[in-house]
Amino acid sequence: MGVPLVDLQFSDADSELELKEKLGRNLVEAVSTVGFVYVKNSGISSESVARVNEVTEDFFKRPSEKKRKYQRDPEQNFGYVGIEAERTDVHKPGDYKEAFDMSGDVGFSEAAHWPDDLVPGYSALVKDFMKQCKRLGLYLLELLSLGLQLEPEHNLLKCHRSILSEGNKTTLRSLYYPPLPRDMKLLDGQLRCGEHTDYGTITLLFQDKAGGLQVKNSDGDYVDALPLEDTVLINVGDMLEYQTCGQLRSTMHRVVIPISDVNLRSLRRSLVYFIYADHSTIINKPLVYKPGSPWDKVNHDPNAAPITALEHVYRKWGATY
Ligand SMILES: O=C(O)CCC(=O)C(=O)O
Ligand SMILES: [Fe+2]
Repeated sequence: MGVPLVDLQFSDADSELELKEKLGRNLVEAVSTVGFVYVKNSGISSESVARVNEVTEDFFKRPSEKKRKYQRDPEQNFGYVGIEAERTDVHKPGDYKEAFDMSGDVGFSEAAHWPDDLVPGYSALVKDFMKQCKRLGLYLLELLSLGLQLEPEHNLLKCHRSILSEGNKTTLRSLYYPPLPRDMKLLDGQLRCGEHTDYGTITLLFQDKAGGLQVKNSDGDYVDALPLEDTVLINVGDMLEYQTCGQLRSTMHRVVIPISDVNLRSLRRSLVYFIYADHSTIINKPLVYKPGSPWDKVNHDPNAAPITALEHVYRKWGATY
């Protein structure tokens, strides 16, 4: 089974609520198959994505000693990550990629160390994009809440109030997969991005035309999630898997190194917006459904030690960096 598509502009409904409920049902059904869905008419233009890629690429093309001045701060989850510095698959060599992590709480505070002196205008453009992603993300969380038939006072927006401010680690990550040098010998098992699940509630992924992303389907086989123009790829992360007691799955995915010689020498770009629940959210506590919701099949151990959103992301970051 491939990755399904949902068009947010679908308009066969008599009221706004009915429209949102239909979209929500479509979205939940879509993510309940492979955990990934292409979203069309997301409200974020490809021009906007291209502009952010342009400004962030300008940073990645600078010499290493300049980039190292913006080294990622592990507490903040803000800053530059060099080649092989992260093992998204903890059992494999470091990823052949560069990244710039921009946790929103830091990015919108005085503490942010933006590379504006190296690339003028970087922060203004990127912050505007982060706000666009927040708007889309909250809309998707509203739709998912309707699709899951959550009690309105316990919908997913309630545990995502602090996105881009203190109390929430929602992060935009700019990724730069450099071309492989001709004389480069990759390590055994090394990928552009090792097999992993995402840690948050949902992820918004904007990939370029290069390809290489693969998603594990329910048969355990990796299938290509090819770039589809004018769409955003959305996937379920660990937090939503926990909250739905495993009914929605945080699907394994990876970015492979191209096999053709031409593609080996080409670069790949992507922007990833990881939506995390507010710090104190207990993620391994079931969501609260309306009576009759087909998703209210909760298989939960009430004695399980509570895990907060903040603990979960720091535990994951601690293991992979
Ligand atoms: O670059 C991509 O397309 C995916 C990256 C990814 O999965 C991640 O950073 O979590
Ligand atoms: Fe990922």
